[in-house]
Amino acid sequence: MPTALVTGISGQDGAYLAELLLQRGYIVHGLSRSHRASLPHLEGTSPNANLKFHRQPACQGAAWRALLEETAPDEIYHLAADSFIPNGWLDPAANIESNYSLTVHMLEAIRSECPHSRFLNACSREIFGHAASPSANEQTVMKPITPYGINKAASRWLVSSYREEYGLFATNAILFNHESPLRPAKFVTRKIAQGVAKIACGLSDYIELGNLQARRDWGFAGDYVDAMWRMLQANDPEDFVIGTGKTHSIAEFAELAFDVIGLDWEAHVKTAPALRRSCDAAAVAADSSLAREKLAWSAKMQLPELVRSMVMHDLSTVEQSLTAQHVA
Ligand SMILES: C[C@H]1O[C@H](OP(=O)(O)OP(=O)(O)OC[C@H]2O[C@@H](n3cnc4c(=O)[nH]c(N)nc43)[C@H](O)[C@@H]2O)[C@@H](O)[C@@H](O)C1=O
Repeated sequence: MPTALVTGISGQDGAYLAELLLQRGYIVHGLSRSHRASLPHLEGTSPNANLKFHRQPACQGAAWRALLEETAPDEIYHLAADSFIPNGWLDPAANIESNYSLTVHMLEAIRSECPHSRFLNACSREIFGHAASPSANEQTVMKPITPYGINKAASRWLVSSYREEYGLFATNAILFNHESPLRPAKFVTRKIAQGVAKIACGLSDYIELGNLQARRDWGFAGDYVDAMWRMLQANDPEDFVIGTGKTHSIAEFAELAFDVIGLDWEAHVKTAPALRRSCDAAAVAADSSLAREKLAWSAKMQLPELVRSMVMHDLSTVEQSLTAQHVA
């Protein structure tokens, strides 16, 4: 059975990736900073003997080497990150640790313990920052504008330099925004979905947002972890841009979400200057031609379906909690 090691297992992407790998017959070693990691959408199903949780080491080479020696992974998916972009400004030094230094420690440990393992680094569209062109591919010049983007850009170069220097099978998935009902509510898509559900159930009247004109290329997280898996099955290690190729504004997302419950979004959305970012990445769509050509990958779920699935999930959660309160 192939063995995979996944950092950040308890995040959105970790949950979808673990599910995909278990379905494909892998033994999965999932790493998380918390003692008791769990996969929210697998809760309630019978425990899977092929899924093993470990405490994720901090930036310590010896701990990473011991973990790799113990688990002997064929494939390593490095998803762990502090992925909420404003956090990078609150504590830039901690952001270097979680979004860059951890990658250095992992690469060094791989080099010494398992140089034949295949490694994927979850990189981000934030490396393009103020990119001059409306779409970005693997050749687009990086112009990061946030501590998070700068750390992701540095880790991208680090991974590709280890590939060149040491011949590692080391790759970067340059991921555009990807969402799902498992997305934490601090991100705008889930914030809107949860807000819509509360409004539909009479628990709230409006949602407060920042810049409604900001545009993002949003896809479904489940499709993106499939791209990651395909990257590590390829003949050669390469970087790939992963996205849908279309951008939409926050206002358009909100409109789609309110359409699900048949309300006018403009009557229920307020803007708050404090939620606007002074450094907000430009509207850039993914050009995933290389992934289409070499991995036979393209995003399957379209935005209206994604928005609907998120709103319906949150509606059912809010309704269930109201019913539980009523019964109690
Ligand atoms: C690819 C990239 O994707 C994600 O980063 P993000 O794009 O910053 O995601 P977000 O959902 O926080 O913001 C999206 C846009 O929405 C605008 N916006 C308006 N009003 C609110 C608002 O109220 N909250 C938030 N969070 N954003 C708002 C905000 O200004 C921005 O323009 C991470 O996974 C990151 O790790 C990553 O790699």
